[in-house]
Amino acid sequence: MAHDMNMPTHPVVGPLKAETSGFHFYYGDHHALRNIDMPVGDKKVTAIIGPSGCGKSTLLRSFNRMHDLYPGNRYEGEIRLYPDNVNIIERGVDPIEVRMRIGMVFQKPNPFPKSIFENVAYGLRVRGEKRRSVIEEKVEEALRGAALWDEVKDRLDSLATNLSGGQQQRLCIARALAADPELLLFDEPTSALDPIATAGIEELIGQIKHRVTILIVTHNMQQAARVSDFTAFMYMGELVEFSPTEELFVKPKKQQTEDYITGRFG
Ligand SMILES: Nc1ncnc2c1ncn2[C@@H]1O[C@H](COP(=O)(O)OP(=O)(O)OP(=O)(O)O)[C@@H](O)[C@H]1O
Repeated sequence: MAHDMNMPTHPVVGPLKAETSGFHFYYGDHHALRNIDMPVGDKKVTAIIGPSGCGKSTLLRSFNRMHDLYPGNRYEGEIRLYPDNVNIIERGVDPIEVRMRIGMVFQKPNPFPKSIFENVAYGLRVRGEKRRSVIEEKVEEALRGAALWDEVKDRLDSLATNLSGGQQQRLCIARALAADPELLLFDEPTSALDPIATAGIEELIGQIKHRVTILIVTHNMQQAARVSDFTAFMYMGELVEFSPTEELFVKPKKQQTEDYITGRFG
């Protein structure tokens, strides 16, 4: 069968949504990421784990060109996004356009000091949507998608910052979903939440992965084991091991991975 060159597949993850190759990152003179080759499976959850300072957040933030905001930062190599096969860190690529395709959810929920409705409508307005009926429909869809609709449908006009931490984080996920991202980045999304709210977010990740590709940084190995299909283990700026999650936790290939997951360091 003819193979569509724009939709490459990878021997371990299958169809690819994105892929880094020969990727390096520098904070000025500090060489924070070294030669990262990492596949991101389409509509899969990929977890990035590793000890503090190994470069997890730096790698995640490279995917939406967040480092562009600071002078002296430098990318090298490729982060390809498919199916259009564009290297999103190339000079000619507009970071604003990248951020419209790739959403991000941060460690601390960061709703805007506006109403619940306006928080979710924001992404649609940025895209130029003006029709009230379309905005209303999409806001409801995104809130349902983030498992928040039933809790907030009667108070869409109240201030988002009055919601609980877990609700705020689900609102931030709804805000990201409303913009129809192809890839959603989660940077330790539950580290500011209690166990019940954490379980809610993990369940939500399981639900939305059928429509959006997810990349998640977590310092919580159990969380990586629960939510992800594939896991990348990083150490000192390098990608040490990438495997299907169960394999990485049950039968790691590298000694360093085994030492980390058994709690011998980190
Ligand atoms: N703005 C910055 N300027 C210079 N160095 C930085 C900057 N941000 C991070 N670093 C360094 O880059 C390396 C990787 O940091 P990064 O935050 O990506 O690690 P991490 O694995 O996400 O850690 P943690 O789990 O503690 O959040 C570290 O050595 C860190 O000190």
